Amino acid sequence: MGLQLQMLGTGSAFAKNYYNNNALLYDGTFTLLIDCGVTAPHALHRLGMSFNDIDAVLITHIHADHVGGLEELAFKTKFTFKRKMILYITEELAHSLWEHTLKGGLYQEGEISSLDDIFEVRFLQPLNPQSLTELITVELLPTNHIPGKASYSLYINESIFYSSDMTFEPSLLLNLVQERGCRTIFHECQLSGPGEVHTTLQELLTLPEDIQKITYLMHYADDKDDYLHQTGDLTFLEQNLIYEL
Ligand SMILES: Nc1ccn([C@@H]2O[C@@H]3COP(=O)(O)O[C@H]3[C@H]2O)c(=O)n1
Ligand SMILES: [Zn+2]
Ligand SMILES: [Zn+2]
Repeated sequence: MGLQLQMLGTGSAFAKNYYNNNALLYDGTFTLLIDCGVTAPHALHRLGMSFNDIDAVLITHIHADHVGGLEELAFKTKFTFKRKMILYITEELAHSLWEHTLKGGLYQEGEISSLDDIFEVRFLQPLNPQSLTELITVELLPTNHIPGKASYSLYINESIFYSSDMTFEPSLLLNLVQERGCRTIFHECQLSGPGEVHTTLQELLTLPEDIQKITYLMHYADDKDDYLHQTGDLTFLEQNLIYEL
């Protein structure tokens, strides 16, 4: 069996009809959660799952729709399930995640004073493909999102690009497809308005037809259905469906 992808949600940060853009990547025996936003606990619950069904979590960047569910994950894994989940993250993000995001809620004298008290932390180095399991290799690609804020897209198994939140970077996409064998792209997409910190649908529609045909749109707003016939050769990714990769 190959890998499977199931989105817990495909919504933008402020979408209300879709859960946060978080994914489950299955390799048959191992389940990786890619980002864990505010809505992740509820989205998992709706699928009949809990954090105990997940082996590891990987964080692309620090915004609430990508890390806001980690406090619940931490408390549940530590005090209910009494286990440590693997956390894949860069050193830079790990520092910020603890100091600026989680410490306020999780700190407990004698119990929790660092990420290591919650997680089995495994650092990922950008631009260095690393095997997470026998079947999953991930390379973190630094991509631009917010000025001064680290954000990493994923290149999975030298064939699948999974964008973090990012501004449009056509040269990266062309390079991955033409030089590195990329055959599927999962890309965040802002449907209307100027991109600024995201990639717009209008920008993605400038990609060559062959790249559009392998590109799936995610991280979209509640008015997605208004755009069903305006996406050229691009396809909307749907939350909950299981995609064979
Ligand atoms: N300069 C910024 C910064 C943030 N934002 C909005 O805040 C959201 C945070 O999560 P996100 O998914 O990165 O999307 C961001 C923008 O909607 C924005 O619109 N402009
Ligand atoms: Zn986001
Ligand atoms: Zn973001």
